[in-house]
Amino acid sequence: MTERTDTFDWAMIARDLDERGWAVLPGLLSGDASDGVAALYGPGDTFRSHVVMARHGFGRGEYRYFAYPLPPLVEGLRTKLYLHLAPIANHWHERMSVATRFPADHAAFLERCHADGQARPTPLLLQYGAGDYNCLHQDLYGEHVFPLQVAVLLSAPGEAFDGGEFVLTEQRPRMQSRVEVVPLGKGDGVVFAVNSRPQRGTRGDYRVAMRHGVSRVRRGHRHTLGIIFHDAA
Ligand SMILES: O=C(O)CCC(=O)C(=O)O
Ligand SMILES: [Fe+2]
Repeated sequence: MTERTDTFDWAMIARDLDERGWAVLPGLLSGDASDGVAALYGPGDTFRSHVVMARHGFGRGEYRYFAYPLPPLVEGLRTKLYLHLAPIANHWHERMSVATRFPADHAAFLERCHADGQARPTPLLLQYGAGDYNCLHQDLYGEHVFPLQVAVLLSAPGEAFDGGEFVLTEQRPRMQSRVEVVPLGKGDGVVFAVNSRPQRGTRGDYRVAMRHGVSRVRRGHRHTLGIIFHDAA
């Protein structure tokens, strides 16, 4: 088996997401599957575009967006993860008083994106070398936004690379930013808030803005698979 999505404790994941805006999916991909996905990186028809981050002020390193049709493993992960995340996303919207609700299956959500001109695939493969990093950002590509996304670490920390930690910041109203470092091993996924998440306060829920990024890779090479559920304009 190369990927698992149904055997996680989704109730616990939903609790983690509600409490802090992120949750780890341990062993989402096997070691072999992680290597297989990382090996796809390079020029060719698998990808629709190539971004050198320094050229855009995004950091240092590079990434490529997959083209449709997605490789079966990426397509399968995107479809299956969505099934589990859609109810959590709907609950978040309810708590944040956002009217949009998400359909139960991903194909129906993509139809909605595509009908409004958000038709380009957003799953991506990132590649970092020594000295590379990813500035804090949000992956918003148009008006349609699914509020959760997943990143999968494809390289072994401490072996293939040092540094290069996945970090999240949250900005609470009238407060200074708080940072979290997410502990990930090779093949682990992290689910996290794309832009904002509900936070329980003494006078009801309020919205917290989140950003994610990667600290500087000090040695070696690091690959990540990014799974974003909305498509791009
Ligand atoms: O390389 C990483 O861990 C972060 C990748 C990222 O920004 C994303 O998947 O959206
Ligand atoms: Fe990102």
